[in-house]
Amino acid sequence: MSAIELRGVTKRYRRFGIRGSRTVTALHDLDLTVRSGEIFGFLGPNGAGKSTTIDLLLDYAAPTSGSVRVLGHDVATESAAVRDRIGVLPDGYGPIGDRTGRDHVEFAINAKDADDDPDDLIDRVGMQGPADYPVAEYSKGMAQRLMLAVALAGEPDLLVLDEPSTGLDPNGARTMRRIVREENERGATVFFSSHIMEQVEAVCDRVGILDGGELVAVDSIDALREAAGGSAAVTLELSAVPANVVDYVRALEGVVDVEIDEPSVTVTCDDAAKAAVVAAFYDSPATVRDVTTSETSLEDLFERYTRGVAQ
Ligand SMILES: Nc1ncnc2c1ncn2[C@@H]1O[C@H](COP(=O)(O)OP(=O)(O)OP(=O)(O)O)[C@@H](O)[C@H]1O
Repeated sequence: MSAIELRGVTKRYRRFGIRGSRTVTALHDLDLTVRSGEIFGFLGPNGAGKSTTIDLLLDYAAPTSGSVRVLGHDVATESAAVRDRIGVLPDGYGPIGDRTGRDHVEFAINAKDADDDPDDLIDRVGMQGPADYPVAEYSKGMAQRLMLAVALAGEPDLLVLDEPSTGLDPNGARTMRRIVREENERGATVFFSSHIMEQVEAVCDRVGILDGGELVAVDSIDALREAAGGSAAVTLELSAVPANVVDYVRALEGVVDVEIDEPSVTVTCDDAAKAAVVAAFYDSPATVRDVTTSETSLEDLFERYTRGVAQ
């Protein structure tokens, strides 16, 4: 069974402006499958349709057409069954009111009819001290940690984390990654939307990249790298940069770009061309003092697949 399955999903909104109204298509005939037990990163530029997709998964909005199934249930007709087995960290909604963080966690445990110890959840997100303050006194990062504790109540089968690192300091971001892995090891599927590529790269098994309401890529990060030509950057620190060797390397098959920053040279090339690039400098009169290579980052892949902010 897939944890999430969208088939032929289109979502249109009516947008009202000073010159009248027009229809915006946020999602176009979207098919998306998230396998049970995986950590799936959901990426896309501003306005790509990520929040719209999450709203449909959680039944906060209905698709204009198509079907949305979560944990084997049709969201349109069985949303209560889904809600019981899902933990949600929403983007842009924090705890409100004059109750304490502990009250919020206890409320979530009761609402799920679960028997978690609230202190365990509070401990896991590093909120032992502030749990007894009213949430109105929380900083943004404290509120985000608390909302994560709330999402964990009842050992959900699916965690939907929308921009989970918002407001978190580096320790909080590390805690978030640890919890995502722990929850996944427990058996939960994690659906993780984020603009922070390092976070996604660190924890996700597969990623889906949405652009203009369409899924433009879905695969493991390694497979996306491969599909993008498996390009790498090779930086060589030299005693001097020999111009004729630079020209030779520039003409090698698979070399995309050569940048010189005396006495270093950075060559962007296909994985297969790396050895020839390094050999060319070793065979030159210059001394090679250091060689470093790096793979295409998820940020580079994101840039290749996407175009910018939706209109
Ligand atoms: N309630 C709404 N009414 C009208 N248009 C909407 C509404 N919600 C979203 N949209 C439009 O749908 C498109 C997708 O928006 P969505 O919020 O899903 O993008 P997103 O990928 O979550 O973006 P971001 O990364 O900026 O949060 C955008 O063009 C947006 O303007």
